[in-house]
Amino acid sequence: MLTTQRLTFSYSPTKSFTFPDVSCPDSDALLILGQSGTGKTTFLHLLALLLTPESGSVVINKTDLTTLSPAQTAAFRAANVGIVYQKPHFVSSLSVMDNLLLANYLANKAEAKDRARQLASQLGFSEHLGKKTNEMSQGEQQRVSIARAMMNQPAVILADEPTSSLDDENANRVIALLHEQSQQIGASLIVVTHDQRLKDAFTNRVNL
Ligand SMILES: Nc1ncnc2c1ncn2[C@@H]1O[C@H](COP(=O)(O)OP(=O)(O)OP(=O)(O)O)[C@@H](O)[C@H]1O
Repeated sequence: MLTTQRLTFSYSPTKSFTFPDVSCPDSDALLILGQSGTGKTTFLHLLALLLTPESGSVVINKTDLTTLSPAQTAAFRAANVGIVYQKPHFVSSLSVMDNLLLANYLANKAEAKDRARQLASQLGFSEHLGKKTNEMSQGEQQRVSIARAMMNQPAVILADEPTSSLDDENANRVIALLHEQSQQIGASLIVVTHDQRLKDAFTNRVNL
C-alpha cells in the first residue's frame, strides 16, 4: 500500500510542483497521466524518495519514507520498491542473470537464482539469461527490467513511461505483464505516462 499526502517539490523558485494525493492498495494499480513536462518523472522519483520532497509524506506499508535517514531510505527502497525506468539501466559487463541477482545484492538479500529463472520463464527470456544485456533487443531488455523490479518481491512497483517506445502489441504485452506480475506478489503498481493508449488498462487514474 502506498499513499502520499500534500507532496511538494521545487527545482528552483520558479519551478515548483504541488502533486495530487494518491493512494494505491496492495494488488491494485494506478495510472498517472500527464503531458510532457507536467512532472511525471519528478513525481515518480518522489514516490521512491530518489528526490526528497519539500513537504508532504510518502507512506509505504506504514513506513513514512520522509522520516528515514538517507541510508535507511536506500535500504528501504532496495527491499520494498521495484522501479522500471523509462530506459533500462544495466551493468553491461554482467550477464542478464547477474543483473537480476544484483537486485538481491543491493537489498542485502541472498541470491535468488530460482526466482530469476522463474521470472525469465514467465517473461519469456530464459534463453537469454547467459547473454550480456546489450545483446538483447529493446523489447527484451524492457522485460528484463520488469523482472529485475520484481526480484525482491517488492511492496510497490513504479514504472516510468514503460510503453513510450513500443508498438501497440508490445505496449499491451508490457502492461499485461506488469499487472500480472504485481498481482502475483500482491504489490501496488503505479505507472506514470503520457501514453493515452494505457487509459483502458487501468480503472484508477489520476491526471497531473
Ligand atoms: N534537475 C532539474 N532541474 C531543473 N528543472 C528540472 C529538472 N528535472 C526536471 N526539471 C523540469 O521540471 C519539469 C518536469 O520534469 P519531469 O521530467 O518530471 O516531467 P515529465 O512529465 O516526466 O516530462 P516528460 O514526459 O517529457 O519526460 C520540466 O519542466 C523539467 O524541465
